[in-house]
Amino acid sequence: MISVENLSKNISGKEIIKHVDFRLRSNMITALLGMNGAGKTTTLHMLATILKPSAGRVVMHEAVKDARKEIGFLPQHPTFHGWMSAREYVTMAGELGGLSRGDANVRADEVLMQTGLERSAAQRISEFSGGMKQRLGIAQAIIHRPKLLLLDEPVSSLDPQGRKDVISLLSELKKKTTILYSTHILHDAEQIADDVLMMHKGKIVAFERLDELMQQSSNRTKFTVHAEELLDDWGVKLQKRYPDWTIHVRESKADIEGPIEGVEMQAKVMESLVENRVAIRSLIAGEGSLDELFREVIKRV
Ligand SMILES: Nc1ncnc2c1ncn2[C@@H]1O[C@H](COP(=O)(O)OP(=O)(O)OP(=O)(O)O)[C@@H](O)[C@H]1O
Repeated sequence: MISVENLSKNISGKEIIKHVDFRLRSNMITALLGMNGAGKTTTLHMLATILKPSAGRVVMHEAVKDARKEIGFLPQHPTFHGWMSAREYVTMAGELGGLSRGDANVRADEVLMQTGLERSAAQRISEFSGGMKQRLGIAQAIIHRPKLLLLDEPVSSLDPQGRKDVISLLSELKKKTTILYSTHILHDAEQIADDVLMMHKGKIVAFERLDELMQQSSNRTKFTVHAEELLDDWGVKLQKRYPDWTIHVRESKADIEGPIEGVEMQAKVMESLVENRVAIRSLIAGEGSLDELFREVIKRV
């Protein structure tokens, strides 16, 4: 439904987005993952037509008169008119998105219900909590029934229940909408995303179907040890002899990871740890998480 072709963005002489290519599958949810500063917001802004690409293009495959009316966008930090009520605000957003006044009024009640704000419809936005504002931001993004929904960190300021509500709302919306959303909360992405797009330093470093990506993670073995117990050159020697294995130190722990196949190899790593008097704190074989996979991909680039 939407293709992004060779998209680049330069700001103040710096290449922020570097030749990005991807395609969003219709009625699917794509999670856009990346560390702070990876380029997620800049990419979403170009898709939302807020920012002009320096090179490349975004192609909508269906003939649309005004792309902006087909797109719903939730910014990372939405701003609201605090003196307006929630209903007034979303109705205004609906009219800006091309709805008639009558349709916008009807839709306003529907989207306030969908986002769990029906009881606060008449309340001033200035009295809303952060979580309520986030829901209102989603309501304004979907009121005009967009074909493409772009959400920049829609769950980051929500409590666990709020996150759950938004996740189930997105699953409902995808029946009629193609969704691209950025997030740092990989556990949620693992629950609902169909496709995963990973960005790092302005480039796409992975773009895959989630189920295929998770298949790769089920082929891993991971030993976790206390980092201070590892001798300085142990990791260097291991990686020299077995390049498929990696060591990731995170604070006081170290994860030693490699492919699951090859029982012999697992035994050798284990033997070597025991010989060096390193206690194994945990061993996971055969199941990983998106979080681990993400770290793995970032480490490789
Ligand atoms: N207007 C700007 N002027 C200069 N640099 C910018 C501008 N906008 C973005 N950048 C830089 O571009 C890079 C990508 O920023 P972007 O906001 O797209 O990242 P992000 O992945 O959304 O990060 P976060 O997760 O922190 O929101 C960063 O290094 C940022 O400092």
